[in-house]
Amino acid sequence: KGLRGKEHQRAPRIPSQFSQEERVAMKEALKGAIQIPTVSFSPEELNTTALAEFGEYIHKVFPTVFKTSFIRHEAVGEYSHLFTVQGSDPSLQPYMLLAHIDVVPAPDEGWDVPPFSGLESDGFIYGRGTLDNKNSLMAILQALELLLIRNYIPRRSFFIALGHDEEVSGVNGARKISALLQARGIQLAFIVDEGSFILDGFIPNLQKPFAMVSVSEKGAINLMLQVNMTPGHSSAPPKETSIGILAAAVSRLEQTPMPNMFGGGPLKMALQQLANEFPFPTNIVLSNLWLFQPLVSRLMERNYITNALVRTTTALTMFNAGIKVNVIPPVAQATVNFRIHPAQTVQEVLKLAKDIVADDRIQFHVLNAFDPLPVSPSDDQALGYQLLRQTIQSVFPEVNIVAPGTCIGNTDSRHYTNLTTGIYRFNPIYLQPQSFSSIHGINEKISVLAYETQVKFIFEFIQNADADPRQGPSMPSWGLMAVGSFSLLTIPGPSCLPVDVSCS
Ligand SMILES: CCCCCCCC/C=C\CCCCCCCC(=O)N[C@@H](CCCCN)C(=O)O
Ligand SMILES: [Zn+2]
Ligand SMILES: [Zn+2]
Repeated sequence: KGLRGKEHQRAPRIPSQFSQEERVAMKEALKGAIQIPTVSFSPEELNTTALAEFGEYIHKVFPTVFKTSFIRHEAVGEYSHLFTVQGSDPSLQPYMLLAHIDVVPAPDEGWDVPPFSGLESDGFIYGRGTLDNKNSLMAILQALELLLIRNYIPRRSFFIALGHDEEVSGVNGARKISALLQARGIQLAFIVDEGSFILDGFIPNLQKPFAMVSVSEKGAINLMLQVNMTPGHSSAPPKETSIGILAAAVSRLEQTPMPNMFGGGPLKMALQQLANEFPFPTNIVLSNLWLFQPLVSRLMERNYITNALVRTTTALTMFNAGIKVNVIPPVAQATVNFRIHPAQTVQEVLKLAKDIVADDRIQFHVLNAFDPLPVSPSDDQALGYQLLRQTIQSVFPEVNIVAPGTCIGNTDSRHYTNLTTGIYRFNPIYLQPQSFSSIHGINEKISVLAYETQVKFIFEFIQNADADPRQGPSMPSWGLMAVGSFSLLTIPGPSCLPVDVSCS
C-alpha cells in the first residue's frame, strides 16, 4: 500500500457496520483471549507461559495487523507489545491507545463458570479479564484489523501499547515502553487507557447513565507499620505486646478518615455538569455548590464508592505477627494501602498518618508511593478529551453527559506522563455497581453486545482522530477552536516518527 505522495488525502469514512461472520469471529476471538490465564500474582510471579502464548494468539487472530507494511510490531520487556502505526500525514501528532494483557488471580470459588473458560451464557461472555482489560486489548486490535481489511490507511500515526504486568506495577511493561518511546523522541497528543466507564446507578437519584472520562488518577502509598518488642513467655505477659500496640495503631488509622477534600479535584466540575440530570431539589443544590458544598461533600461520604472520590482512602490490607501460641511475639507488621486524593501529596498523607498513629514505638516503612497524577485538560481545545466526547456522542447517542473524573484505581498510563499531558482513562462500556464489584471479584462478564459496541467505538475513534479539524460538515464544535492551536499539536520536521517503516 503506497503512502508516499498521498500524505494529505483524506480517506472516505468507513461505516462501523460488521457482518454476521465478523461479529461471530470477534466474540470467539475474545473468548480465546480469556482462556489464556495471563495471571500476575506479584511483580516476581507472572504466568510467563501464558504471556508467551498470548503473544502467539494475537498473531493468529489479527493476521492483517501483523502483516501490514506501515505497522511495526515490537515485543518489549519480553511479553509486552508495542505497535507503531505510521499514518500518512506526518504533520499530525501521534496518539496512543493502551490496554493490558495480565489479569488478577481468579480462584474457581464463587464463580458460576470457571473463570478462564470464556463461556458464553445468556448473551454474556464470562471470565477474568472480560472487563479488566482483555476487552479493551482485543477491541483495539480487532477494530484495527477490521479497518485494515477495509483498506483504511490512517492519517494520524498512533501507537498501541499492551502491557504485561499492569496488575503488579507495570515496571517491566509500560515503564519500558515509555522509556523506549522517550528515547525515540516521541511526544504524544494524548493517551487513552482503561480506568472509567459509562456509569449507571452509582449516584442516588441520578436516573440516567453518564460517561465519566477520568482526567486524573489517585496516588498511592503502601505503608508498612512495624512494632518490635522483647519476646517472652506468654504465661507472664507485659501490659502491652507488639500485636496490641500495632492493632491499636491501625485501628486509629481506620477510625480516623483522611480529610474530605471535595472541591479540590475534577469531581466538583462533574457534579455541576450533571446538575440538570437530577430531579428537584438536587438540581438546585448541585447548581449552587458555592452554597451547598458542605452538604454535598457530606452526602458523598455516605457511599463507599463516592467516598473514595472525596478523600484519600485508608485500607488495612495485611497484618502479620506471632510465631507460636505461647510466645510473646517479638515483631508485628501491618500494611496500609492509601489511595491519595488529587488535592493531596504523599508527604502530606504520611504526616497525617504519623499524627493519627501518634506512637513513637511504631516504625513507618514506605514500601512504595507516588503522588496523584496531574489533571489532564478537558476544555474545548483538549484533542483527546474532545475526540472521546465526539465518539461517545456518536456511539452512545442516549448518553447526555460526558464529564471529567478521577480514577480511583491505578493504571499503566501513569508511566507515560513523560510523553504527554493528555491522559484519558475511559472504557466505552456501561458499568453498574454490581459489575464494578466483579472487577477483581467473581463472575466478571461482558455482554456480547457491549463488546461489539466497544469494537465499534474504537473503529470510529481511529477515524475521528484522522478527521481534519479544518474541514468537513461533521466537524465537532471544538474543531474551529482547534485551528488556533493546530501548530501546538504538530511536531516540526518531516516525520514525527523516527522509526523506519517501509510504506512502499
Ligand atoms: C460521581 C461519580 C461516581 C463515580 C463512581 C466511580 C466508579 C468507579 C468506576 C471505575 C473505576 C474502575 C477502576 C478500574 C481501574 C483499576 C485498575 C487496577 O485495578 N489497578 C491496580 C493497579 C495495581 C498496580 C500495582 N500497585 C490498582 O489500582 O490496584
Ligand atoms: Zn486493568
Ligand atoms: Zn485490574
